[in-house]
Amino acid sequence: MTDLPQHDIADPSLRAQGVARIEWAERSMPVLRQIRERFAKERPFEGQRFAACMHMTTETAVLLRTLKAGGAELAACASNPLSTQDDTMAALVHEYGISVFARNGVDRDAYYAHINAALDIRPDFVFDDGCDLVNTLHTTRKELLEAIKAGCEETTTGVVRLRQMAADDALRFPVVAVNDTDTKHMFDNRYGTGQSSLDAIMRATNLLFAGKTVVIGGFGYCGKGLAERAAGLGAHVVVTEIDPTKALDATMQGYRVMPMLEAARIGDVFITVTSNRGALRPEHFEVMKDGAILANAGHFDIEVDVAGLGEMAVEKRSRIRHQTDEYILADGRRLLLVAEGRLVNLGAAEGHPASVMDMSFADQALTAEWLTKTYASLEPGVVDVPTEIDKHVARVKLETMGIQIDTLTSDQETYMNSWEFGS
Ligand SMILES: NC(=O)c1ccc[n+]([C@@H]2O[C@H](COP(=O)([O-])OP(=O)(O)OC[C@H]3O[C@@H](n4cnc5c(N)ncnc54)[C@H](O)[C@@H]3O)[C@@H](O)[C@H]2O)c1
Ligand SMILES: Nc1ncnc2c1ncn2[C@@H]1O[C@H](CSCC[C@H]([NH3+])C(=O)O)[C@@H](O)[C@H]1O
Repeated sequence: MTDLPQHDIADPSLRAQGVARIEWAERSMPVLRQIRERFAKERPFEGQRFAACMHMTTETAVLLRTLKAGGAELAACASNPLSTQDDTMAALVHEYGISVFARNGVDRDAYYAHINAALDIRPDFVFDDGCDLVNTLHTTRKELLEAIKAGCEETTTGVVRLRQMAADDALRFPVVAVNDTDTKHMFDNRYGTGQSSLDAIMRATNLLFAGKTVVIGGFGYCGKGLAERAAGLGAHVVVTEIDPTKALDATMQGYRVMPMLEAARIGDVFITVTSNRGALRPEHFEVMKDGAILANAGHFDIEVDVAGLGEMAVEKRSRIRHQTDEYILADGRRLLLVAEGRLVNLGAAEGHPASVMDMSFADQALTAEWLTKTYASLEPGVVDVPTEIDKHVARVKLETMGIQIDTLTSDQETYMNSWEFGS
């Protein structure tokens, strides 16, 4: 390709490897492939500029290619410094002509420089995963706000932040909570996080889960998926919560529930998915067993208080295994932190498998199309994905899996819509 798009990537020579990986992911993304074929004909995004801040993985590459096929002019950057796949970036720029600003392992300054570089496209629409791009727009790039028509948010953390912005009357354009669709959080958060986080911990530590005590901080969608998968591997699962209903649910599903301070004494592995800060902090590190493994699959590097752990440690041995750092405490106990306390599944493995991202990103692509038609009628704030999009994605996914379901008979439909019939 002669006219390369604007970019900042690590290594163009990785292009062929990146292409092979993207093609492999595409095989498991039939819903998104169908959407791309239609977009290529209908070109719903012609003349629109998109900035996307997401995990820069093969699955995201398939989404970006879908948006480009629809006519969008695109610039993309990473939503996490550790999740970028450098070979995939080489393919995006050098094979598919997409503007990308992302390198694996950048520091905080480079991370935000990349977000700013993507924003330089002066977007009409934005895609975010965790709200860092939207936050940047509302703080240091306010001059771009007026031109922005709408946005999409991928994850729970981002939706929580956006709702806080909306409550403070700070959010200046409509943002759709893609995370809140059933076809996203019931599958991506649950089965995706459950499988890929344990996969990452195994890759990093070579741990045998059977017989270990695994402590899951937070029993939401991600926590449920993690608990099920860890139990399936033969682990004893302990859950910590702050919500009584979620704690009751975990108890009735057969898990032990207790405060983190108690769990900290017995856990072999800790995984946080609370969307909160300090789920694991010095008072917990203080009582943990020698060799305890700490990982976060929730958001950012503050759910496990990494700074607090660093202050407590007398020595840090970096990368004693794949993406694993060892912190040695004054009494000689060693605590192992995977992926620097950032999202373990994306920092120490490849994130969710493509077949689950197929649904999340089909939701993104169809929501973007819907937004181009409806943005003018939406108020600034957090907006739901239309139910038809959610149901459509579920229906097509089932079809691609060769699974059929029943439909209501007309008699059943009448019954469901009536109130006269009793027992
Ligand atoms: N790793 C990934 O690929 C991935 C995928 C999806 C979501 N996420 C992230 O995972 C996090 C959780 O997402 P979710 O959809 O499960 O959210 P959720 O809201 O369904 O669940 C979070 C749970 O944590 C509990 N909680 C909050 N503070 C707590 C504390 N201090 N101790 C114990 N429990 C606490 C809440 O009561 C809630 O039940 C979010 O940050 C989200 O962005 C990550
Ligand atoms: N393979 C993948 N490719 C792209 N996105 C992914 C992949 N696996 C998981 N995700 C998304 O990552 C999101 C969590 S990101 C959490 C917020 C923040 N960006 C952070 O890095 O801390 C989930 O909602 C998933 O949809």
